[in-house]
Amino acid sequence: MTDTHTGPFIAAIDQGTTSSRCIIFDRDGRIVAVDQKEHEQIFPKPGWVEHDAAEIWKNVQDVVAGAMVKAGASREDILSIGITNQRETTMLWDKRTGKPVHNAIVWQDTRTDVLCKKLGGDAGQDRWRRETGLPLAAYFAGPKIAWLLDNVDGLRERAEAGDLLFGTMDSWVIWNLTGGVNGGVHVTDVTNASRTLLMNLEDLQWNEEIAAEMGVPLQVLPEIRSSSEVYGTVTGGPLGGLLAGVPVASALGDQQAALFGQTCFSVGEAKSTYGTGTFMLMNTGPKLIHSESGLLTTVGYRIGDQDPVYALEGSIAVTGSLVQWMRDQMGLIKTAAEIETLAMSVEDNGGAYFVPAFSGLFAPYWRSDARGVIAGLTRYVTKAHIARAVLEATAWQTREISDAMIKDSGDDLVALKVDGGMTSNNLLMQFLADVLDAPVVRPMVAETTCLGAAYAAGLAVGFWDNVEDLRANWRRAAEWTPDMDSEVRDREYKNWLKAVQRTMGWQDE
Ligand SMILES: Nc1ncnc2c1ncn2[C@@H]1O[C@H](COP(=O)(O)OP(=O)(O)O)[C@@H](O)[C@H]1O
Ligand SMILES: O=P(O)(O)OC[C@H](O)CO
Repeated sequence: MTDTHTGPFIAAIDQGTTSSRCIIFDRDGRIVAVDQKEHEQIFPKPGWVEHDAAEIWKNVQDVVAGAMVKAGASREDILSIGITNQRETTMLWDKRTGKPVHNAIVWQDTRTDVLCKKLGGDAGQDRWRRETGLPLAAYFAGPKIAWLLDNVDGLRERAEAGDLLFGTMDSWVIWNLTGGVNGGVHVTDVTNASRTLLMNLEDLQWNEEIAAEMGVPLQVLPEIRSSSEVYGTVTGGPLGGLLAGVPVASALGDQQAALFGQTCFSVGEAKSTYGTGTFMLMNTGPKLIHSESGLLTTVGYRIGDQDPVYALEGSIAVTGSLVQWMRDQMGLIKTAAEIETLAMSVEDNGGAYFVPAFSGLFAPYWRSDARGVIAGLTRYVTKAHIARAVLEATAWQTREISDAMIKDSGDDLVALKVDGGMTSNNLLMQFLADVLDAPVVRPMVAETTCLGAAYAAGLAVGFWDNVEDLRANWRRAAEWTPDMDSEVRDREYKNWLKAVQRTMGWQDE
C-alpha cells in the first residue's frame, strides 16, 4: 500500500557509481519516499571500469517514477528537481540521435595513466594544479574524453564537426530531462566542471589552452552554470508526462552535495562520506587554497550568481569497496555488516596492516604505481585480524587526509561530520574518532547526498530562503568521542605509514 502525501516537496536524483536513486523530501528535509536501482559494472580489462549510460538513463526514469508512486505524489507536489552524481565518469553522445557513442568511462578507470604521464612531467604537474586545482591523474574527466576521441573510430571527426556532446552524469541526465534531441539543455555545474582538469578555478571558465593541449575540442563541452539555478524544465519522454514543466534546479557532484546536505556552510566545516571510496571535503569559503600536501582544490558549490565557495578535498579510492572485496572475492564474510562481528572477535589487528592500493593511491600520494599490500603477517594472524586491518585502513587513510587538511588550512579539526554506508559500523566509527583524536558525528538523515541536491534545488525556487534555514534541519543522530591512549595512536600510525611505503613502485611503468 502506498501512502498519499501532499507537497510541496523537492525531488533529488542521485546518479551514483553503483546505483541511481530518487528521494523526495519535505520542507523539514525529511524523507518522504525513496526508490533505487543498481546498474551493471562493466570490467572489459584489468583496471578498466565502464557503465552503460543508456541503462543509467532508463534507471533514472524508473526510480523517479518509483519514488513518485511510493510518495503518492503528483506533479503539482514537486516544486523542483535536483541532480547529484558520481563525479568524473565521462561519456560522449550523439546530439542528433541522443545515443551514447561508447560506454561511459568510470572515475575508477586507470586506462588514461599513460596519457597523463605523457602530458605531465614535473613542471607540467605544477601548472595543472595551479590552474585547475588538480594533479594530472587518470581519475579526472578530461583525459578520459581525449582517450575516447583517440581510440574509438571516427569520434574525433564527429566531435570536430560538432555532432557530439560530452557530459559527466549530471549533464547527461539534465539534457535528457529537458527534452534530449528536442532541445535538451547542455550544461554542467561548477562542481562537476572542477573535476575535469579543464576548468580554470579562478574564473570558472573552460581553459582553452589546456583543452587544446589535451586534445579536447571546445564544441563538445557543456556550458558551465552555478549549482543552484533553474537550467530548464522537464519536457518530453516518459517523465514528460509525470513531471512536465517541473524546474530542473540544481546540479552538484555527489561529494559536494554531501557537503551541502551536511550544512557545512562555514569556513573550516568538514564532512567525510564513507561509501565505495571516501571523500573528505572542507569548506574554505571564497578562498582558493592551493594544497601543498596532496589534496585537491575544488569548487564546493555556487548558489546562483553568488560568489563560489571553494573546498579542499582528500579523495580515497578504496574503502567500502575493500569490504566488498572481502565479501565477494575472498568470501570471508557473507554481508558487509558481518565484518564488524568478525573484527570484534579479536582485541586488535594482530600486527597486520592492509593498504588497499588497488588502483594506486589517491590523496595525499597520487601514486599510480602503488598496489595493495598486507604488511606484518605472521602465523598468528587470523581472518578476524585481517577484518580489523580492513576497517582500520579506512580510518588511517582518513587520518592522513585530515593531517593534510590541518596543514593546508592552518585550522584544527574540531569535529568530523560523517555519512555513507560504512558509518553504520560502530567499531569503525569509534576507531575513526580514536585515530583522528576528534569527535565523529552522524546526522539523522544519512542520505546527505540527495539532501544536498534537494536543498540546492529548493533554494533555486524559493522553497527555502537561505542556507541558515537549512542549518536548522541538521540533527545529530550519533556521536563517537576519542578514547585511545596517545602512545598507542602514535605507534599504530607509524606502523600504518610504514605499510603504505611498502605499496609504492610495485607496478612497472
Ligand atoms: N556495516 C558495514 N561495515 C563496513 N562497510 C559497510 C557496511 N555496510 C556497508 N558497507 C560498505 O559501504 C558501501 C556502501 O555504501 P554507500 O554509501 O551505499 O556507497 P556508494 O554510494 O558509494 O554506492 C559498500 O562498499 C559496503 O561494502
Ligand atoms: O558514487 P560514489 O558515491 O561512489 O562517489 C564517487 C565520487 O563522486 C567519485 O569522485
